[in-house]
Amino acid sequence: MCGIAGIVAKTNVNQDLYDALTVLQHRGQDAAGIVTFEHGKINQRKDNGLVKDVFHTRHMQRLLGNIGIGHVRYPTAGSSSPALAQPFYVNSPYGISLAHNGNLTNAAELSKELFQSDLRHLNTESDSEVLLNVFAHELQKLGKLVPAAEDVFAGVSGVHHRCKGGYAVVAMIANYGIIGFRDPNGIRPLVYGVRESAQGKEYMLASESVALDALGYKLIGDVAPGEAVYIETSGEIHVRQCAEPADYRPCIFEHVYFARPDSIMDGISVYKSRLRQGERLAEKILREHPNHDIDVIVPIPDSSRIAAQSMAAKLGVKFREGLVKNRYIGRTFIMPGQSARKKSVKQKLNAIGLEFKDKNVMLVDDSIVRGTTCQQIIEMARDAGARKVYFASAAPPVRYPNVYGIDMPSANELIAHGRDVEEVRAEIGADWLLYQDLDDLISCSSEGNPKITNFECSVFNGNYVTGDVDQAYLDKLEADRNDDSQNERNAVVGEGALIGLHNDVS
Ligand SMILES: O=P(O)(O)OC[C@H]1O[C@H](OP(=O)(O)OP(=O)(O)O)[C@H](O)[C@@H]1O
Ligand SMILES: NC(=O)CC[C@H](N)C(=O)O
Ligand SMILES: [Mg+2]
Repeated sequence: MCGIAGIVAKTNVNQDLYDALTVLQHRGQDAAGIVTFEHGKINQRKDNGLVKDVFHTRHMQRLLGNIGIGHVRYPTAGSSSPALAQPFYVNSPYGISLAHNGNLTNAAELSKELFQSDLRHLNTESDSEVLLNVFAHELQKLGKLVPAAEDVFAGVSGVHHRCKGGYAVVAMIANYGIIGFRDPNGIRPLVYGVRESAQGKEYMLASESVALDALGYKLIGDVAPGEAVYIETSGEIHVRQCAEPADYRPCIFEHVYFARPDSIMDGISVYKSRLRQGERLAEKILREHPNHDIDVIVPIPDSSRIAAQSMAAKLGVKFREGLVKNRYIGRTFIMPGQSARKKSVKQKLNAIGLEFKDKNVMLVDDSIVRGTTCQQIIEMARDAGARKVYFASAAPPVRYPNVYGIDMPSANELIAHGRDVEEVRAEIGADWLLYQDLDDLISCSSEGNPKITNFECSVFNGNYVTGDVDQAYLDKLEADRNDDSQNERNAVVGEGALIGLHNDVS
């Protein structure tokens, strides 16, 4: 899951983009980039690392201009090389930079088309570079010297026509403005907002509303599925539906794990969905195990805290922060490579012994994906003297790969793939394992916005909403992106064998 932001303001946007990316850092920790436009010149800085490490004062001083876009990356295609850091840039037509959250499921076919029919060169394995070139080609074929809003929207329609998968995009067209758009199912999130300044209205697009809040922008709303929002450099705003109507299916995993709880997505408060997730878990316990003997509920920080709290309140059981998190370690799930993930869980979390000793402890997490976290925490709880260790997941078993922007490419790496609940319980070493039911999870989110009755839930049920994902695609994805292949690819990058293009690292 990457984070994207775009701003059209009346003064320099560099600091605001930096701040927005910092607020969106939880969506991608691998690379960061900002591109701005100033007096006929595009300024760019991108590299691997956290926002605070990529942008130094010397970069910020040069990232001048009143319009710009930014990106924080969590790779789902290609390597972790700095050459794949975003935004990507093409010079024709107009000079376009683009930042993408999501994943295209037909990137391989499109790459061929781009080369053979559109006569375009791709420099990396990034699906986002593919998306940018499709957009550029669709604009170029209109042959306009100066693109009007209509033309930009026609370019977006062309993207919807050709690209499949999940995508939320911000793109900067040099001299003209910033466009934001979302895939026809609205799988990936995108919101926009407005801020009044002395010189007039300023606009911002971002993956999550929390970035708007932090910068004093008022949320206008979500970019609807298939809709595009174009803000000209002058500040004039245009909104247009650019795709045929399709099912509104936002990714439910945003509500489970990815998004910050203080974000509102598709009109749904992430915080409230997580509160409801905890309540549903408690109801399931009261229904199925009314005589449970849980002494204490302990969340696995950070993402499960809210659900664990509401679960404890509903059950009338003590809630205790029995695990302390080292605030300097990032999110482990989005780290590339299983060995980094494994090592980080131990560095990240430590148990407070007295909350475990001689107690029946119910550990709560938002989800169990590879099982890296829960296996180690259950061991930790036992070492701390727990009598019984129970485990609850606020999401159902994750059994299928994700193809829309979450790096879960390999079914075999998922602990619940091909295992029933009892087998997972035995594997993670818990005395009791409780999963949320999918219908309950869906209702926790749809209660926030009754207009959305279904979500993109493929990791739980294997139904891929774009309809183009078959076993052959999944097999290829698994072969390309399982942990071993990624390690191999990234080892080459580590040796410095790749040379980044458009990557101003001075
Ligand atoms: O089963 P696994 O493969 O371990 O994945 C699931 C875990 O990973 C995430 O935590 P993470 O540390 O990434 O972030 P958090 O601090 O936001 O909870 C998630 O919240 C679970 O704890
Ligand atoms: N997580 C994402 O949104 C990834 C975006 C894009 N597919 C990349 O790998 O850079
Ligand atoms: Mg976690």
